[in-house]
Amino acid sequence: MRTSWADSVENAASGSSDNVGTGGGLAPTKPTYIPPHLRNRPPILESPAPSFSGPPSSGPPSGNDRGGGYAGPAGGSRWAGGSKPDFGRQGYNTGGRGSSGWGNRGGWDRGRDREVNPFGNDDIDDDAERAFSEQENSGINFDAYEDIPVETSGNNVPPPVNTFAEIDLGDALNLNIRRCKYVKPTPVQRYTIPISLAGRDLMACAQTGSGKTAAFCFPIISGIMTGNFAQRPRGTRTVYPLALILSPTRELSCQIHEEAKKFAYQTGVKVVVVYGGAPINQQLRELERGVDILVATPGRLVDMLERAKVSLQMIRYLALDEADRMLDMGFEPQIRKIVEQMDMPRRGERQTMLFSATFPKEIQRLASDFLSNYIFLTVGRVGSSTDLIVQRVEYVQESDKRSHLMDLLHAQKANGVQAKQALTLVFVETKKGADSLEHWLYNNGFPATTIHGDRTQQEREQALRSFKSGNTPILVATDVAARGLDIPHVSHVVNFDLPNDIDDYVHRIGRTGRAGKTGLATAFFNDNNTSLAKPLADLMQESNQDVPAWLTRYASRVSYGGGKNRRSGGGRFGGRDYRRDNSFNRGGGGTDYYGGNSSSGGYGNYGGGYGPGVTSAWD
Ligand SMILES: Nc1ncnc2c1ncn2[C@@H]1O[C@H](COP(=O)(O)OP(=O)(O)OP(=O)(O)O)[C@@H](O)[C@H]1O
Repeated sequence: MRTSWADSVENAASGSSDNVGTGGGLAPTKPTYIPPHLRNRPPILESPAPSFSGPPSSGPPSGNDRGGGYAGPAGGSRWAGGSKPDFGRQGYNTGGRGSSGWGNRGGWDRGRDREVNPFGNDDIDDDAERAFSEQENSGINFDAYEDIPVETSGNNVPPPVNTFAEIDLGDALNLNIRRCKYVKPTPVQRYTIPISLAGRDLMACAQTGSGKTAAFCFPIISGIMTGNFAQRPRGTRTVYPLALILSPTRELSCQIHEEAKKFAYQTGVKVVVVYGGAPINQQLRELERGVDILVATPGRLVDMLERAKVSLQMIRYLALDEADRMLDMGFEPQIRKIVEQMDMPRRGERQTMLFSATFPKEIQRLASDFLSNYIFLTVGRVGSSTDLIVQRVEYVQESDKRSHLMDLLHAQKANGVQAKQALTLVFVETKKGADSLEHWLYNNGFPATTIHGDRTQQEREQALRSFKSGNTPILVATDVAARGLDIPHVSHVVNFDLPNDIDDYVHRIGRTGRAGKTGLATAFFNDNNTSLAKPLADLMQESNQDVPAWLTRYASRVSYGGGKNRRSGGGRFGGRDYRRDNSFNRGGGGTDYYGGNSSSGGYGNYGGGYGPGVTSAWD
């Protein structure tokens, strides 16, 4: 069934001429506009749409975080750790099942430290969080992943598990898994955890929102709990973490840190985060109190390495989250410096795990420099990252975008019941564009905030908190928010400006439809996006979406080999082990499938120029 506005044009015009609109005979003309949510479809929003604090005519709402309406504390306090005493804890010295104990993790008098209970903090977001979780009825719908196809390649791939109980992760970690209310492992966890516990290197490609963070955290924490590591040097101000987790943005690093702290609670494993834009001295002080797992953004880590505040010589585990992003040209030099040019043990002497929802072949090629005899894992059918997400694409001229967005927001509001929990994430191309759209939304009665690279870290964190709490239920963002952020209750992602790269589109829409939930993604397409027409139409088709006929026409007519769509023709969820390409000399890579549904033919060829496409919005 066709649902988009542009499709209704197509229907109206069917049988007549293609010569409508301004798109060189492709773009539709505009009929009476019916907002998508009011069309003949059952409501697909899982949470109700937002109710705003005042009608558009009643003047600016108080929810805008720049307007003083947001009463939360300065961002950062949450992530710096609180001081609430935890009377129920057993204390650090009892954590962990390994015999190595704290004495083996030099430099930190853990007896002096109090571990804040990450499951019961009194952070200001608690009320909002509680309000949200009370709305949850039955927890997470992992049945949505039941039939997910999985493919592995590499030598001697360990078999997957079906339950957490089948793996010996240790009592303390198992207790935390229960505290997190994880009843069973997600598909990526079922495969990844045994592979990692077997000490194998891994390149894992799994759909957005499918639990990759836990997939790399559990084996690392468990490994540190049980491992016998050489004594770390004492009496020096340099710290020697055992594990390093790198991610491309500050917010994602903070999020991983928060998650890892929960998993590591009372295990005796200490997790610390360092990232740019926040005072380095505070982070150094935190490091000096001891660190086993260091979560970091590359820039801040390089700074600390150069100042000899951190040494990587004891690293046993290296995880790169959003690994394809970390190895594209924006980050690759820093990553190479960290991994290859400092004092980190070489591949084969450490365990390396790379994770993403997208893995272009040329990035796989680069990544293989860091890996030794690795297993490649793809979880999910091609395009399946988006099965849980209803995707719509609307033809919208540049000049109509704002009013079109307004229509969507009004329709969402009209359909909402207890709307506060429905959050809308709007992606735009530029930082300036983000500010300007936020301002316009604010003036039109929609509480919005922004996140982009020109805002201070404090503002970024505050914006995120304000959005998460529902205080400002619209977040206007650049690509800095495209990857990894796990924000519950994002029910609508709007690509106000489409990205140039289909993989970026996959990550952006993946901010909704997470952990088995459903979501909605709407894209505004016009003649500026012609290079995306083919990969977008292919992606939508592969994930069983309604592809507007006009988009199919664009896709068939537009030559998209050039332009900025660097992975043209290959935009898909996931990827295929590049070692299996005919053109690649396998060197013993071999194949070894578990329940493999190879979905052949669907995989894209990511070859071709990996030209400049890095937006300045990133860290
Ligand atoms: N086994 C599990 N049971 C229930 N919930 C889980 C489980 N594993 C992870 N989750 C939840 O699923 C959500 C998504 O997880 P996560 O953020 O790790 O996804 P991701 O695969 O890293 O996504 P992205 O590709 O966008 O970075 C989180 O809220 C997490 O707490």
